[in-house]
Amino acid sequence: MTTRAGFVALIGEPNAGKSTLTNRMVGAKVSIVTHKVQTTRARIRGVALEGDAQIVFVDTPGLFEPKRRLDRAMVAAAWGGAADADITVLLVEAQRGITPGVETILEGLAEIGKGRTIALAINKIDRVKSEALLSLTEALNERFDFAQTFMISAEKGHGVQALREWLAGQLPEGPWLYPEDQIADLPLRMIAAEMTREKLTLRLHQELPYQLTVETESWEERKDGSARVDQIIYVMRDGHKGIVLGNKGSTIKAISQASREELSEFLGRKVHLFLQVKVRENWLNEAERYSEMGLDFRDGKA
Ligand SMILES: Nc1nc2c(ncn2[C@@H]2O[C@H](COP(=O)(O)OP(=O)(O)OP(=O)(O)O)[C@@H](O)[C@H]2O)c(=O)[nH]1
Repeated sequence: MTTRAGFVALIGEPNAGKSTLTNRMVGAKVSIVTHKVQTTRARIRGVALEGDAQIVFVDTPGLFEPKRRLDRAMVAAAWGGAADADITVLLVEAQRGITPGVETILEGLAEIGKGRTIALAINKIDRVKSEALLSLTEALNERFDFAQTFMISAEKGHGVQALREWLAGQLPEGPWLYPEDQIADLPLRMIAAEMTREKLTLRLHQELPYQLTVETESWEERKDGSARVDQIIYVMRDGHKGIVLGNKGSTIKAISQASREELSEFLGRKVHLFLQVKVRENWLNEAERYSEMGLDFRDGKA
């Protein structure tokens, strides 16, 4: 059987519906990821199967960071996720139309979008009248040459299957990126990483810039029914390390405790959580990150 596989980057303003759409696309098995985690920052949002195709949805963290001016390098890094993806889907909220935020994305697309497969999905169509949809579609397509336009309601499910089938058909032929039996495992690690990330964000507020990521390094099921989970918090600069650790390690301790409790409650069993802070200057480097997640890479990809 010929299989297809690849990455689909979902871009759009905060609240555009990226999480809701991913939920719909990946189905019940993986949707737990985004139900639990409100604002997804994980690099991989979920994996969907459609016929013979495996669609890996990836995120573009930091593309929008209100209150923070992004420098060029950061913007470039944030766009990296989209640039490396096989397909990019821009989600625009039907009732909000071309906001200044959408303008910014369109400008970004003009720079990186040439020769790439970029689709437009107008979301929340349940909120507007069809005439408004048509003029918005026209206006957006005048601004960028989208490969295809979809009208969807991620929440109600309208148009989602058509988008999914189209994405599957656009992906390059190749072996699946995740072995089938690993797909079920993936979300749990992601959930765990996301929990820790959320605790970090809550605790550090704006103190730390967004370039911080959490990865679940290992997950070990123990005979006594508990789980040992090792995570690494990657920061970009040495100085950030101290902030995460806190005075005499007080911050990381509190974060670890809060995250462990939540994970424990979520799993319904005991969890031993071990956190480590490491500096990784270019953590957005796709190839490195993906290969650490155990992914195989085809030649020339990421
Ligand atoms: N009416 C309506 N609401 C929707 C639809 N899709 C998403 N929403 C709502 O829009 C809000 C934001 O959706 P999310 O999926 O969290 O948006 P997001 O883009 O993932 O947001 P961030 O992760 O914060 O960037 C939620 O309250 C959703 O329920 C839709 O098709 N129709």
